[in-house]
This record gives sequence, C-alpha cells and structure tokens, in this order.
Amino acid sequence: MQGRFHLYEGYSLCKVTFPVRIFKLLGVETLIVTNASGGLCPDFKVGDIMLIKDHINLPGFAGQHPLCGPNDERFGIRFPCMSDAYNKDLRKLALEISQELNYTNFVREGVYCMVSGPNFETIAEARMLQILGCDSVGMSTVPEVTVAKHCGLRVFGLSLITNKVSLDYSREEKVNHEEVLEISKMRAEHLQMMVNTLIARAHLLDEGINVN
Ligand SMILES: O=P(O)(O)O[C@H]1O[C@H](CO)[C@@H](O)[C@H]1O
Ligand SMILES: Nc1nc2[nH]cnc2c(=O)[nH]1
Repeated sequence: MQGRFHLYEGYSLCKVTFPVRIFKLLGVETLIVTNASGGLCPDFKVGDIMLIKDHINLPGFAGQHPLCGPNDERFGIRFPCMSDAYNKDLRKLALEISQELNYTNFVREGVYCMVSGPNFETIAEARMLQILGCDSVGMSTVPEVTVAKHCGLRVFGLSLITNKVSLDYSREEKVNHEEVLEISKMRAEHLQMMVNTLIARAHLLDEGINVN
C-alpha cells in the first residue's frame, strides 16, 4: 500500500482494515507494516528503527476495535489469540539482517502503542504510556495487524522513531508533523534496505532453509 487510512481521518476501523482482508483474498501470506512513532523508551534516539515485538491497542480497550460486531467466520475465529501477533522468526531474521548491514546502533526492539490521535500526547499521557510498558506511540498499524492476525497472516512490523515524546514539563522542544516527515525521509533508504533484504530471505524460512 502507498500510505494508509487512519482513525483520526474519520474512517471507521472496518474501512481502515479493509485492505488487509483484500490482501488475504488475493493470497497474501505475510503483512509487513511500517510506521512513524514517538519514542517513549529513554534508550531510544530519533532515527532508531524499532522492530515491533508487541503492541497495546489503546482504542481497542475503549471499544474502538476492528473486530467488534458479528464475526465473519470466513476470515477467522470470534476470539483470536493476539499474544504472538508479530512473527518471532521474522523478528529474529530482521535482527540478523541488521547486524549484517551494520545497522545495530540504530535498530531496537519494543512495544508500540496506538492512540487515536490526531493530537500528539500531553506530558501526563506520555508518562502514563511509559508506565504501561510502551516503548513508542503512534496513531496507526494496530487495527491492521489485529485483522491480519485474525485471518491468519504472518506479521512483521517496523516503527521509525521520528521524535522523542516529551515526558518532562521543563523541556522546550515541541513535536510536530514536519519533524516526523523529515526523519522519515532521512531513514527511508535504511528502511527500504531492511525490508528488501527481509523479503529476499523470508521465503527461505518457509522452506526450512538455514538463513545464516
Ligand atoms: O503511523 P503513521 O501513519 O506512519 O504516522 C504517524 O505519524 C503521523 C503523525 O505525525 C500519524 O499518522 C502517526 O500515526
Ligand atoms: N501519537 C503519536 N504519534 C506519532 N507519530 C510520530 N510521532 C508521534 C508521537 O510522538 N505521538
């Protein structure tokens, strides 16, 4: 996909995730998601690439969930397991690739949290998310991943840390969307390289071939 739909644009989560079901019907087996997010983990720097290990579906806690409503059994079961949403083998492969590409000083692993947006976090909200165990926060991805997991797609996710989320009332810098775009442009080639290499090697995992 070139771009995506967001909840904050006014689309229902059913519409936001519709393309994922189309992918499934087209025979797609693996969904690779990328996004931009704000770093909450104190160790993260702007420009880091975070391999998404897990997520927190904050809108889902409040009933904004793409699988609410009658379950379409053609896609998946009523109560899907979500404890292994991000495929372990692909994450391991991505870590190995980041070593080969000499990217280790800016590749991390962590937990992504979705909020609805469109405003960026207040300091109190950011502190709360950090306490909850979130390493980064953004306004997308989780609905698509949830629907992908529901219909049995294998998922791999990368989040680019485009800014540090303000956790301190004395900090003067303010996050803005221009910064998000600028950092995304700066890291675009590294992200492309990681994804391209991963795609080139992922099928070897399916065939049970040692990728090292
Ligand atoms: O998650 P993506 O769409 O990559 O982008 C993130 O960056 C935008 C805010 O700057 C929001 O859309 C947020 O979700
Ligand atoms: N919610 C949220 N989304 C983002 N997308 C990019 N940076 C951020 C951020 O700091 N907060």
